Amino acid sequence: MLIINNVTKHYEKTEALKDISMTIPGRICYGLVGPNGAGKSTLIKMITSIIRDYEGKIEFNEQQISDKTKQKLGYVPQDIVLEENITASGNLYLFGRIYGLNESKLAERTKEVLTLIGLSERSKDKVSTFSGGMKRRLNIGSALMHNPELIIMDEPTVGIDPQSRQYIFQMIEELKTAGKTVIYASHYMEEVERLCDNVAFLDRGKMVENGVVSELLQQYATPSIYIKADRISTEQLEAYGEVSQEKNAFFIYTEEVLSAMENVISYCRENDIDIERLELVRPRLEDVFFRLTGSNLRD
Ligand SMILES: Nc1ncnc2c1ncn2[C@@H]1O[C@H](COP(=O)(O)OP(=O)(O)OP(=O)(O)O)[C@@H](O)[C@H]1O
Repeated sequence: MLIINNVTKHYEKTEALKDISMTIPGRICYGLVGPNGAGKSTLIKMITSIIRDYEGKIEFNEQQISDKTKQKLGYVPQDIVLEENITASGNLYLFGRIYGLNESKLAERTKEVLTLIGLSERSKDKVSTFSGGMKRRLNIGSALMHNPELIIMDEPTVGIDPQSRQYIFQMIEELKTAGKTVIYASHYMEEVERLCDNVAFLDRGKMVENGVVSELLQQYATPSIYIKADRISTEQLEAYGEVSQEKNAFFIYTEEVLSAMENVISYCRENDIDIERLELVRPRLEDVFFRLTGSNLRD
């Protein structure tokens, strides 16, 4: 378990994080979400002891974060850090040595990690011949060589192909099944919704909200009905919920989506209105963030 307690960090005059507290239980994927400059990377660098001067306390498994706890953490930085002119295996060996693995352990872990990241068949190829997605996977693999308990990934899917993205998702599922904890910082709300059990929303250095994803969805996001029809207006739909218009379609927000849907269908039938499209819209994490901050993540 990772406990972050009243953490504050200044870069000279910039307050990058203000009084952040959160508890990250073991064996889950924990999302760290926020717009540019929210403080995600700063927090990750504090957890990984890259940044050491801050106020507050961070503990991993009841031990203050230090060089000793560092061995139990794997950090995948936002920027890819690999040696381009050596092979995939060579890179894994290199990182394994940095973590102090002996020769037999190096060979064993390299084989396991190559399988996990789906690069066994390219193990003898130089990294310079790899696609961006393959480099990302190898970058993650190099943080796993010492078999850490907690893996921290900072925006691991930026600029990669869909196949590599799927591999990374699958890898995270496998890490969780193996009892590991993953902290996943991302701008991509749909990824966090799919992968993470819990999430913390950061905005301008402050904790906006944190909790279990499904509970936050229930608490903050209202389900809605999407309707596209001929000759229909906001005024006609307002009897069924809060209405917002998007081009020539409407969203009706209501807790009673099913009965509202029935009523809308009856109304349209009675008034000879042709419905082109009508569907239930599941609440999204994006909506929760909007509700809490009044802005979209990608503004
Ligand atoms: N080394 C630094 N010196 C001065 N200010 C910094 C430094 N690193 C970050 N900051 C500032 O601290 C704040 C938080 O930055 P941080 O990189 O942690 O945010 P982030 O959420 O990771 O953003 P991004 O998604 O863009 O990486 C920002 O205002 C940023 O400009």
